[in-house]
Amino acid sequence: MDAAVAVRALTKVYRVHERQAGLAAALRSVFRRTYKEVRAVEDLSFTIEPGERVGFLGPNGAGKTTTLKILSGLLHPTSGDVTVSGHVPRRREAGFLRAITLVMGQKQQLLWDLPPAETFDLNRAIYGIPDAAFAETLHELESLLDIGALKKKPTRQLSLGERMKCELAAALLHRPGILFLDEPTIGLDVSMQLVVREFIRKYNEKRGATVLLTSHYMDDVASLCPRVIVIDRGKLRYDGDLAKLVKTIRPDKRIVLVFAAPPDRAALERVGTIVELEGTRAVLRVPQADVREAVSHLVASAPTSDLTIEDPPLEEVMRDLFARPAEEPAEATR
Ligand SMILES: Nc1ncnc2c1ncn2[C@@H]1O[C@H](COP(=O)(O)OP(=O)(O)OP(=O)(O)O)[C@@H](O)[C@H]1O
Repeated sequence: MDAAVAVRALTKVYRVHERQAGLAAALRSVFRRTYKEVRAVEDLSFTIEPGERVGFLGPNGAGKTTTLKILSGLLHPTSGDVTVSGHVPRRREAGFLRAITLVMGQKQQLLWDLPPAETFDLNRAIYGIPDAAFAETLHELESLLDIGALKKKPTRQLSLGERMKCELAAALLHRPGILFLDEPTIGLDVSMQLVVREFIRKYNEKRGATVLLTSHYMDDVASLCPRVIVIDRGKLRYDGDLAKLVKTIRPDKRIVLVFAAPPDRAALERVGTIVELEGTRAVLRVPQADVREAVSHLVASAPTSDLTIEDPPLEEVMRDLFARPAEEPAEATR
């Protein structure tokens, strides 16, 4: 079977007109423009198999959106080979367009002054979706996303979360097998983030769809993506198991405790590094190998009403990874 996404030695260079300050420079630039090159993606290679859910991570300006736009056929690569479901995206063939969808949290496809239902109808016409299939998919998306009542209101009257749910429905009516999701939960409150996240998981499980997702909310990635591809300044930093990355970069765990009475700070410091201590609640950082011993020590030393062991927050893992020199790979790069 074809890989869902295959990227080989992808490079994208933007050519940007350099503006200089001052009137004289502005006049000069009318006659002789100067350009500079921005290497947004450089020699990037990865493969994604059908049905995978992959997180695409990197700091601002790393090249994530550029890569997703190339995968969707909106931008042409400067060099390298890209295939998506066996198609070359830049050709924008009908079979390719039916196979994919691109959802950008910062952009919208819904028509602003009309209800989402009108955009749904428009998409039915664009993709030539037969009536019965359209009715069935719409019914399914409406119940999964709970948008039955919303779709008749003008889009401009919808809240951000409501609009995002309708954006997703519009993007999935043609039942694409490959989803490129660029910040699909941006700006949503926590409960709406959860709704969208769960929806993506269900769609993936039900349809066996492939998902490549960028998000600044690390909880989205941690809960949805067993695998992550991490890029920095256009180059691959890590490709592999998320759990392995966390373990390599931050080989410690957090023990979250609620004591029956406020604990003694010095006693806690003897067990691990205090990350947080407020009233009866404490969070300690402990090397992975010492967790068992630390827990038995803590439980024996004072009565506790709750105890959980967590991985360090993914935000911290990423911060630590990017603080390393770029030449130092975090292994597991496939
Ligand atoms: N149309 C463009 N013309 C020139 N430079 C661009 C263009 N689009 C993006 N860039 C530059 O390319 C680099 C990568 O941008 P890109 O939007 O792909 O990053 P990103 O990883 O999606 O960032 P973010 O997390 O901030 O959305 C940045 O340096 C950006 O300034």
